[in-house]
Amino acid sequence: MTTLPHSYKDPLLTLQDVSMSFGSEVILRDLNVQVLDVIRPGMNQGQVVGIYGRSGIGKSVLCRLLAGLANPSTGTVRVGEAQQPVQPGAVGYVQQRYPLFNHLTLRDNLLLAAHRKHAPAEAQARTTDYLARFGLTAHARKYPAHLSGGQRQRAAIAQQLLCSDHLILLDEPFSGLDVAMIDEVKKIIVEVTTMDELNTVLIVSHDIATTTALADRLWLLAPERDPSTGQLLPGATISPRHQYNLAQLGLAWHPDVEAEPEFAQFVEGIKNEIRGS
Ligand SMILES: Nc1ncnc2c1ncn2[C@@H]1O[C@H](COP(=O)(O)OP(=O)(O)OP(=O)(O)O)[C@@H](O)[C@H]1O
Repeated sequence: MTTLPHSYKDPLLTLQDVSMSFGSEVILRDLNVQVLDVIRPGMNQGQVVGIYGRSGIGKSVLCRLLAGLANPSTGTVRVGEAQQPVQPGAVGYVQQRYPLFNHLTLRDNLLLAAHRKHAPAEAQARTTDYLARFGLTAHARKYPAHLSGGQRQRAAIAQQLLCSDHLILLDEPFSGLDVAMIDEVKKIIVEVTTMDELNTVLIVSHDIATTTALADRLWLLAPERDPSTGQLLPGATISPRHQYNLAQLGLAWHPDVEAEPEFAQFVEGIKNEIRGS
């Protein structure tokens, strides 16, 4: 498929020598990965990173490090244009059950998030703006229990964008959704990444095809062997061969990429890597 014109600017997320152990158990080892601000001529293009790995490999542990909710045993996670060490709240973390406060209306849920980062008048204005951008204005007075799954997902993403700095981490955003809802969530992700070129969405998912179709970059978390002894090293890492640049491979930003044979072939290759890891 065609590689669409693009270039890269400053780093927006950097993991440098990140390792994580619990007691003597190494979970993550020597993670060195980076997301750069991608530039597409004439477009506001944010970044989408798919993060894969088999069950129990350490994806949730990695999410907590990326969100600043835990400190790595070694190394640093730096975020934003200023590349500051991540603090809790800098990365919006949308966990699987779209946590919204049930006793607050949708508008008040968003307002609460906006107040964490903005002065009251600004928080009000941003909340109104985000309700409109996310197609939620008509539902602003409803309580979360009265929203559909898709509306709650939209609300949770809007909420996290209102109080974080452009980085959003979605943990299994497609699990348990029907096909129509999956399309809806895909649409939201595309909207978020074209709202602002600094917006970066990290998607942790077992749904390889759906996530790959949205992403311009993939990271596969897997164990590695010591090159000299062939022995399996403790913990999982994201080796250079498991850092895929879909933009360079010509697989990024094509709306109908899932229908292409090259895409199906690529996804099968990723699945085989996961099976063999
Ligand atoms: N606080 C902790 N203390 C000790 N071990 C932990 C802790 N948190 C996670 N682990 C261990 O880290 C490993 C990775 O767990 P994690 O939940 O990150 O896997 P995962 O890749 O998200 O799995 P899944 O896809 O099944 O959700 C597991 O062996 C788990 O037991």
